[in-house]
Amino acid sequence: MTAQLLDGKATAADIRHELTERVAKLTALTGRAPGLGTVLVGDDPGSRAYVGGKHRDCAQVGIASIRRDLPADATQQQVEDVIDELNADPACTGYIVQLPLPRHLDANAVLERMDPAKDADGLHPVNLGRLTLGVEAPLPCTPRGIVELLRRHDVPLAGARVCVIGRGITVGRPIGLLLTRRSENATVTLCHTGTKGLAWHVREADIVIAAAGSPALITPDMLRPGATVLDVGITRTDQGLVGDIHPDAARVAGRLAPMPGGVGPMTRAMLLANVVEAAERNANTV
Ligand SMILES: Nc1nc2c(c(=O)[nH]1)N[C@@H](CN(C=O)c1ccc(C(=O)N[C@@H](CCC(=O)O)C(=O)O)cc1)CN2
Repeated sequence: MTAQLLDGKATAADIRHELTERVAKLTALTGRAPGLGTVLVGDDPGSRAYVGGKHRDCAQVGIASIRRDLPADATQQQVEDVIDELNADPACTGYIVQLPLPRHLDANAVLERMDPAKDADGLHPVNLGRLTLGVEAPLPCTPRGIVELLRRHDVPLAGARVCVIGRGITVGRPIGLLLTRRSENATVTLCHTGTKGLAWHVREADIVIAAAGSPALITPDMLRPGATVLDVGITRTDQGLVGDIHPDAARVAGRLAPMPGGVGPMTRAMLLANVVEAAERNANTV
């Protein structure tokens, strides 16, 4: 079996095309383009690349960019001053704090200081709380991208057994909340470093979402033949980027969202969607 490609790159391009029209309408209506702010602390090459990509995407769809880069030794106060500035800036529709922050900073305190209405990542505690309660809120970009990728490829979710590997704040924790909503109706098992019998859990699953950041953790023998597999892990090695899914998994899987080219581009597209939706709410067009 060779897995069908869940092509996140092409799907994200379609979404950017759709958003471009909505941005043009909003800009004509309000006299101002929606604006995305980013806060980047330090010079981690991955984070720098992701932030650069976010601003390129903005330019492509007509969203204005506000970029705030701070040095790796920035203090908590300096970061929070930038948060206060973006909270108050009317040109900034929504913004993100690129994660992870350097270890000396308190990321939770930074996220909590954001205006929840400007949280383009859906990671503010109020928005994660709203997601838990089933109340409308901006959704975390990677989980939203996964659901959108599956939906646009007609992968059934209702009743599906989903195994998520990794319990991080941007993917593993929130994806379970999304997939177990009544509208998705999947059954989710969340595995992590403390899970016993990982292979057993993975083999039970119709859909496997690997977001552990552990190179080639999920080997072909662990998969149910025909399973839908999404590789969300990214590890930077001297040989290049490596995902959590072993390359030979494509022979067993029914569908595969690879890394690169699967969920990553969808994460970027969903950030744009969150900003456009915030701007539409502000303009009372929805
Ligand atoms: N504030 C946030 N921080 C982080 C998030 C997030 O959603 N919000 N997610 C990741 C990083 N990330 C976006 O910020 C991100 C990761 C990967 C990709 C991507 O397109 N990956 C490519 C491969 C990588 C490459 O080419 O360099 C792909 O999969 O095709 C986009 C965004 C952690 N931090």
